Amino acid sequence: MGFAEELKNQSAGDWDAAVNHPFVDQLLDGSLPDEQLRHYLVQDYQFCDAFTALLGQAVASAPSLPSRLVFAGVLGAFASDENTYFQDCFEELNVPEADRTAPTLGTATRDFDALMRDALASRSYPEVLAVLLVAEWLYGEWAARAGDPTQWPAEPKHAEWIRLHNNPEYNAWVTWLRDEFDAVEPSLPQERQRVAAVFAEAVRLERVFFDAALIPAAVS
Ligand SMILES: Cc1ncc(CO)c(N)n1
Repeated sequence: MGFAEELKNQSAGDWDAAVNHPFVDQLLDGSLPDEQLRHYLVQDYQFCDAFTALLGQAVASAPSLPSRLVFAGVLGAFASDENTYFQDCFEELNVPEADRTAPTLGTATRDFDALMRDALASRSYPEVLAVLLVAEWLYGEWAARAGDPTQWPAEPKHAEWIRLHNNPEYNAWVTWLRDEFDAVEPSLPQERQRVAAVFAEAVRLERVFFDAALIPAAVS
């Protein structure tokens, strides 16, 4: 078993709770209320800020040009496709400018932001990869639950969020991330433990990020 799979198994409780979260259930069947999608997307746009910065650190920390180019390609897609999705949803859901650029952050958003910025500041390739891998792998798993596009919800604001995490290029990126992470498994126990802790915390935060999306905005 590879390092990635070993760490995923150690976080199976939080992992499965996130992948099978009621928020995801409602997104997949198209019943998610706009109010909750809106809250989630406002918080997730802030997640995306730190995530984009972390991808930039991955470009810098990667050991070789082929790896840097993979991250650079994903950064480009993130800056176009993914950002367009947020802008379109913000228009449709009438999100005011202040909530797009500087919303009040929920606890889960703040904690995730701190985890990403710590990994970024460490400049450690395995730590950076641990956060990227959890975020992308876990999102690929919930989106895979949607099945093929004929089974997706009708509304673009739901279907497009699925499509961004359920397509052949996305799946190839997740597989690549997993192989890349396995290849840099630390041999020193202390470093291995640090990377494992980052991975576990990222999985826990994915779960609470979905929890927060189902709590009324005022108390999250
Ligand atoms: C919280 C969260 N985790 C993962 C992703 C996918 O990168 C996302 N957009 N938001």
